[in-house]
Amino acid sequence: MQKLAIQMTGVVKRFKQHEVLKGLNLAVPERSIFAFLGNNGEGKSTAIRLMLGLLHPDQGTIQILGRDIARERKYILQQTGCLVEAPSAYPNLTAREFLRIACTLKALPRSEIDRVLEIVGLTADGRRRIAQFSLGMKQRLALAHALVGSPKLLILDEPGNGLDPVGMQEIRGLIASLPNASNCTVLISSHQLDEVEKIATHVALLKEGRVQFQSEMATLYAQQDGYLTLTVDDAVSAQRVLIETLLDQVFDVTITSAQSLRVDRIPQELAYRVNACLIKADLRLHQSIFEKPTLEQWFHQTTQEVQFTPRRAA
Ligand SMILES: Nc1ncnc2c1ncn2[C@@H]1O[C@H](COP(=O)(O)OP(=O)(O)OP(=O)(O)O)[C@@H](O)[C@H]1O
Repeated sequence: MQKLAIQMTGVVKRFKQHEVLKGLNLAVPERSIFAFLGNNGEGKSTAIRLMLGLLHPDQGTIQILGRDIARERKYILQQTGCLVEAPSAYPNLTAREFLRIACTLKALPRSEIDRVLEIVGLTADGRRRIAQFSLGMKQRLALAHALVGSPKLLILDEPGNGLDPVGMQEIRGLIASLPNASNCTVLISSHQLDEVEKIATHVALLKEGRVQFQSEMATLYAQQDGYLTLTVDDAVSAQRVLIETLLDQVFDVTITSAQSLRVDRIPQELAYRVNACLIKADLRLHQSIFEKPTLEQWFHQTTQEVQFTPRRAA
């Protein structure tokens, strides 16, 4: 059985009368890059604070790296790095002074400061005060802080905050390399779904206090219907033929221009039948592209409870 880096079972968390987590079950496999998603206020940060032992659950159990956070928090925090907010709280410290605190707590030599500063591209700025840093530099420093001690588990809340496109690409590459290079599991909570999609191996969706959906990314894509974009000579005729011929199949067929159509909510295995149907009717088909919804499209469909399942054409 696959080992889990994070296992939350039946976790309930209330703030006075407000029950934020209502029996959360979460299983994060070791060495995964795990996207932890949900709309604002669904409880992602609360769940992360519980994982780090900053809050205590009202019910349920939380195992991190195979150990109980309630009993072995010190061990767990030594093995865990987290980026929860940029280090604006320490404006008068230099970057090196800020990192030295983490090195001291983890009993690591100063060479560790050089190592993590280099990873995030801040070597030349180590002696500058954090107050002089841009937002993106603060974010890089926060990531350097999380990387101190080569943690086995990295928890990142909005790691892309304030990064420019080049910085984003660098940090994305770094995160993607961690499972293989450092045997590290990465949990990312972010609303930048296009970025998350590029590196995540697993995904969970938090809604109304529970994990509504959880799977490998590959399984999520395999389960999704997609859409087909067709380029033809005559879109009106093509639409008529498709609706007449495939009436009992299940398509939404929309004309998008005089020469193009879109067939929505279609399983991949039926895409070839659409192409065959047009060719059989002697209609010229110039291009047929099948695509799956992006993570962002899936997120909107799922959180708005719009079913992305095939529908009968009118
Ligand atoms: N210390 C607290 N006291 C009272 N309510 C809280 C506390 N912390 C969080 N909440 C409430 O819990 C709910 C979930 O908040 P949380 O910050 O965990 O959501 P989130 O999913 O991380 O949101 P976002 O995507 O905006 O960061 C919100 O309604 C919030 O107001």
